Order: sequence, then C-alpha cells, then structure tokens
Amino acid sequence: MLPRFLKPTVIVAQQGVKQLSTSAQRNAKVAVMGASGGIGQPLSLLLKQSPLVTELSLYDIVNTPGVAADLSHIETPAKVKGFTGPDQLKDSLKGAQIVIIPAGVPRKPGMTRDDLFNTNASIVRDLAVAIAEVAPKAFVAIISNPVNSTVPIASEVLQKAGVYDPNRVFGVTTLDIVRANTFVAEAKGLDPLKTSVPVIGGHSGITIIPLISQAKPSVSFPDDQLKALTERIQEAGTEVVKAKAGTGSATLSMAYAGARFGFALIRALNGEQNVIECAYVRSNITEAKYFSTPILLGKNGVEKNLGLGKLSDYEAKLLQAAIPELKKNIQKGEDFVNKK
Ligand SMILES: NC(=O)c1ccc[n+]([C@@H]2O[C@H](COP(=O)([O-])OP(=O)(O)OC[C@H]3O[C@@H](n4cnc5c(N)ncnc54)[C@H](O)[C@@H]3O)[C@@H](O)[C@H]2O)c1
Ligand SMILES: O=C(O)C[C@H](O)C(=O)O
Repeated sequence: MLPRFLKPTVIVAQQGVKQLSTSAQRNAKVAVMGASGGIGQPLSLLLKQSPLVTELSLYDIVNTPGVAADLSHIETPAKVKGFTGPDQLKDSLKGAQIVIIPAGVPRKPGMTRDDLFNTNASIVRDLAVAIAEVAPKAFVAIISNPVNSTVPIASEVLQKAGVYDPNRVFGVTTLDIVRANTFVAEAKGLDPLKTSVPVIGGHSGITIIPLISQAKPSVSFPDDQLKALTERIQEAGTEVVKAKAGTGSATLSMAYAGARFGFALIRALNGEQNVIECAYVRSNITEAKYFSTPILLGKNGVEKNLGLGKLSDYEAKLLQAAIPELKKNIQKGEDFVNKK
C-alpha cells in the first residue's frame, strides 16, 4: 500500500504528467526556505518527486546551488532553482503560491523549543518581511520552532505590511498527527495508513493535545495506557532529539509530514474537495488566538475551521492545561514584532 500522502500524487500521475504540466490550473510553484537543512533537503526531494509540483524554488543562506543541481537531475517535471543569501531572497519568492519554512536552528538534548526563540524568531520575521513584499498571497506553512510563537511572528509582520490574510498562514503540526497515527496503530495492531487521530492545540509539550477519543477507527485504552500514549505523542520530538544525541531533531519524519501538508495545500489550490488537515492557525475556537484544529482547506486557504469536536473529560483537562502556555507563547511572538 502507498504512503497516504503519495496517494493524490499517484492519482494525478495516472492522469498523465504531460497533461498536468501543461494545465494552467495545476501549476504549483513551491518555495522552500531553509532548503539546505536537515528537513529542507528531504522535504525538497519529496516535493520534487511529485508531479503536483511544477516549480521548486530552494532558498537558504548556504549550499543551495548544490542541492538544486542535485535535485534538478530527477526525472520529474518540476523545475528546480537554487537561491543563496539575503541578496537572492526576494527572487526566490517570486510567483510562489506556497512557501514552506523549515529555516532555523534545531534543539539539542536538554533544550525546549522555546529555547530556540532567540535565533529563530528573527529568521522567521525576516522571511515574512520578504513574503509580505514579494508573495503576499502565498500560502505560508511554518515549520521553524517554536511554532507556537513563529506563526504569530509571521502573522504580525504580514499584518504590519497590510497584507495579512489569516486564512493563508499555517503552523505545520502534521508531524504530531503522523506520530499519533503511528503510535495508536502500533498499540492496537491497526494499519497506520487507515488510522486517523486528530491532534489539536499547539506544537510543544503540554500544548500538544491528541484526541484519541476521536480516532478512526474508534479505539479505547485503560486510563494508564491512555496517559502513557498521550505523553509519548506530546514528547515524541524530545524522544528523537535524545536519540540523535546532539546532532539535531526530527528531519526525515518532518520532511514526510511537511510534504504531506504541502501536498494538501496544493490539492486544495487545485480545487480538490474535502481536503482536511490539522494546522495551527488564527482561531477563535478557544481563548488562544492561534490554535490547531482540523481545517477544511480550499482555494483560499482555510475554508472552514472544523473545531474541537467532542472531547473526553481527559482531553478537556489537557486543553485547560494547554491554554495558558499557548497564550504565553503567542504573546511572546507578538511582542517580538511589536515591542521594538
Ligand atoms: N514543526 C515541526 O513539527 C518541526 C519538526 C522538526 C523540526 N522543526 C524545526 O525546524 C527547524 C529546522 O530544523 P532542521 O533540522 O532542518 O535544522 P538544520 O539546522 O538542519 O537546517 C536549518 C536550515 O536553515 C538554514 N537557515 C538558517 N538561517 C536561515 C535564514 N535566515 N534563511 C534561510 N535559511 C536559513 C540553515 O542554513 C540550514 O540549512 C528547527 O527550528 C526545528 O526545531 C519543526
Ligand atoms: O522536537 C523538536 O525540537 C523538533 C520538532 O518540533 C518535533 O516535534 O520533532
């Protein structure tokens, strides 16, 4: 069976790559910012292998000529171009419909995602300034941590530039869903490709709220197992950081998750119906100004926020615990842009 995110690619491929690449409706230019990094390279590879992508723009402060030359030899239609350093930043964004941002430093053991704020906040801010000028209508998918704060940072920058559309800015939390699907399927002996577990809230520790009560197919666990599984999903990033022992955090699973989310955005742009992914977006579902829930995606980005659904008592408590932390992270991001 094919990986779930490859399915639409394959369906489209069956319609014929030639037809795809000549159809105006199906042109998708994707820019990857931070394309030479641990996530950026495999993410760009996954994007390049898909006929859903017709142009791939790779931006980083180092090494993009090599990454672009390498990827450009792959026998798929996407045209690949590399851009290096601030002088080429704006050119890298020209005409991009989707901008995916994995630029920034990763955690080392003992660090929280918030410890990355000092370095990554300004990286995301500067990229958002360029997006506001060159690609204000692009869908912006932010991977750089701390996502709980970098999404408000990008949003504030776009707002200040007068081009903010809350329906087009997404924090990528897809890896939390990918992990929840994998761990729940493992625990119950299910096919992970047919297991779907929504994860809401934010993307750090207690702000990650798996909704196992809403899993499809329906599953149930004794309380102690449910707690252990929930905590494993919340701390799965740290599990990888520890295992990588100082060499970084999740890159390959994140590239998979980033590609899955990117393909969902392209499918929505192409007019496909019923494209749903969880994402961290501007939200009035809870007291937190940004919050991840399942989102129906459409040609203009967020078409409908599908909300929380019915929470179990346990999940309602997780939500209660997450909100103060999320609000603090959001405020920190907004203050970074506004209090200068
Ligand atoms: N959202 C998630 O679920 C998730 C998952 C994993 C990692 N992350 C985050 O993704 C980020 C990247 O992780 P990584 O493992 O790829 O790190 P990495 O260090 O391997 O790669 C980061 C890349 O960003 C580039 N970069 C630095 N400053 C830049 C700038 N101003 N403009 C463009 N590019 C710039 C670097 O040159 C490097 O190539 C980290 O912040 C990490 O915490 C998020
Ligand atoms: O844990 C990290 O620092 C990276 C990422 O946010 C993850 O969830 O793997």
